Amino acid sequence: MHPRNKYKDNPPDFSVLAFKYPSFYPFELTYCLLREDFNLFLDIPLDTLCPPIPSRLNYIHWIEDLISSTESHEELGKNTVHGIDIGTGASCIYPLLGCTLNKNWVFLATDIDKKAVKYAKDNVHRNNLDDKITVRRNKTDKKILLNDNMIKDTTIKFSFCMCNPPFYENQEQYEKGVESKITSSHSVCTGSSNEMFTPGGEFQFIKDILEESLILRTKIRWYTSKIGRLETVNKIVCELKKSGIDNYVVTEFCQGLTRRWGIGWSFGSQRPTFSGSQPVSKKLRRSAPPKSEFSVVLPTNVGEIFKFLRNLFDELEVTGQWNEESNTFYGSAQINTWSRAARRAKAKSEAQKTPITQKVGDENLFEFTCNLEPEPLDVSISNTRVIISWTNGKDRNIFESFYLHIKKRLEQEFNDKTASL
Ligand SMILES: C[S@@+](CC[C@H](N)C(=O)[O-])C[C@H]1O[C@@H](n2cnc3c(N)ncnc32)[C@H](O)[C@@H]1O
Repeated sequence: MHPRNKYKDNPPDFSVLAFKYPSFYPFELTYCLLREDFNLFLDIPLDTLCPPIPSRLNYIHWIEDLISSTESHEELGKNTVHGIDIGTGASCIYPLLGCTLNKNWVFLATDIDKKAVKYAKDNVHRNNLDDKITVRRNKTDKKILLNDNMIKDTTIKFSFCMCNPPFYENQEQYEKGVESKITSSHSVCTGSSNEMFTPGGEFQFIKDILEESLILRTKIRWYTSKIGRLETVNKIVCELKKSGIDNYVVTEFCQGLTRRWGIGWSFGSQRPTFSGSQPVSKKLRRSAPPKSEFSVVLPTNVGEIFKFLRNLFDELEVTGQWNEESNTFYGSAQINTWSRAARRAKAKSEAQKTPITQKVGDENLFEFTCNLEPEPLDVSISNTRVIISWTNGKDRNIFESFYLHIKKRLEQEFNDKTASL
């Protein structure tokens, strides 16, 4: 479970809740938790999906991490964050939780189902969130984000879209899932048919979002979806690669015995480095995004490395700032000064006393952070882990060549007992 999920080490005390709320039924657990812990009041028809709150929180917290990990320093926490919830359902649960937990979030929530839209609007109104959440009916099931151009034509830049799609193609696929434990008995879904089934199942639904994202591109910074079936994760990652998208994240949501997955992709250049951007499970190794964070451990203390890197960054004409409290350098490179060709050109220009060609335009090649952490591998020796993370940029090769150069120089300087990961 997500570390900030309030139910992680503190599962709900059902006996207390049952005493406090005498009308306590399994279906009403959701109502009680929302009321007790979020001051949210919900009313949903009995024949629709009743959202389990801990699982819904996992997805919301993951989105929070994704957004904060890819926001620039200056942006962080300052601006309104615009999100879209595709298929919000009668509960409108993601927008309600998202806006309650994050005061700067606003949502556009959509659904194709008339009844769901009516209930969702009432739930927003009941909780006085009309100024934060707009519920719109998507009148066509042929389009998801491109319906009546409500997203394409607005000037708003959305930070993310999220979606808990209908998982299954039909009843037969659902029953097969239950039998083969793809759907565990702990997570049996009791939704209405439009909540559970969609032509082509969740794979087709997410693939459709992907196709529309190829038109909308940076209009939405992160396109994300929850995934209910493990096999869909690999299939969607293949589709992303086919579309030339290399900036994506894959995660696993665990809640009790139920496992779900999350996927997100972006056309922006911000690279996420938080722990939830890479799946832990071996089963998902094939789907893991390329790494944006690299580290090397050196047998010396933080102070020595700090001094060395300060000079090295100057030498490489990398600009940035050290935060000395956290031992982190926030840097950017405008020109490649570390490749062999660049070093040869520099040596030549110095010999001939002619200026070397400078960069064209103001764009950074990439941005990165470099963090120094004491590493207590062996108490008798000071070890330091140097973690270099790619935070912004389009060209992975150029960042990786920079990291390899820094690593080589650190190893040359501090030598021998280095172990790298
Ligand atoms: C599994 S339910 C999710 C409900 C809610 N978000 C939750 O997590 O509890 C999927 C929802 O997607 C809606 N839906 C299906 N196709 C859609 C489309 N093309 N555009 C918008 N919503 C759609 C369904 O009506 C249903 O309410």
